[in-house]
Amino acid sequence: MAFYEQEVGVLISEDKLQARVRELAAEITRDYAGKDLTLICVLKGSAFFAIDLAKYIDLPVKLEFLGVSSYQGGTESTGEVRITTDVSKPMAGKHLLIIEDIIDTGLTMQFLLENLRARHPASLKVCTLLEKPSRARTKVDIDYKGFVIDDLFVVGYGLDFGEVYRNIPFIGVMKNK
Ligand SMILES: O=P(O)(O)OC[C@H]1O[C@H](OP(=O)(O)OP(=O)(O)O)[C@H](O)[C@@H]1O
Ligand code: HPA
Ligand SMILES: [Mg+2]
Repeated sequence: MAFYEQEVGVLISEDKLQARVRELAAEITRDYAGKDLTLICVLKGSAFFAIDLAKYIDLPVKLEFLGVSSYQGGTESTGEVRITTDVSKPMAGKHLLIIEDIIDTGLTMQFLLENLRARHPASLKVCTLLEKPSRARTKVDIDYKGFVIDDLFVVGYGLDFGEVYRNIPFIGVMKNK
């Protein structure tokens, strides 16, 4: 029995997840054909999604990693978004696509958009695997969206609770929360 089976139930199965990631990748491949695309993988949560997506995009994408944190291991945003790791190169003049695992309150994405816009990219768009509109505290325009979910604290496929459960291959919900 897997380590998480007693605590975590399946919300979105691995097959459903992978099929949707492939669909998003196909859309991105079409939209960015002929452009020099840089994916901004937002650490730590979007690592699994961003890497899978990159594998399915049929373009010579570049990858940058930007670390931000605001949940501090709990289930509520602290409201304070901090950069933990910055990108490795100047972003001016580049076509940037931010890759997130989830837009929940929207505060992290608002921060990322302001921060990256100030670096004068050629374009800036948003791709998120999950959106939880019931918790939104700010409006964010999303260009590519995997799934809309209910007001549940989800784990797996990069998403954590207290830094654990990121390496579950599906999107799950804690059974006792
Ligand atoms: O829309 P919001 O309410 O701002 O929530 C979304 C953000 O919260 C999580 O990151 P977290 O701060 O937990 O850092 P982590 O990715 O390292 O887990 C998640 O990965 C998103 O980046
Ligand atoms: O539902 C969630 N799960 C894990 N991390 C999160 N960060 C924002 N929302 C969530
Ligand atoms: Mg987290």
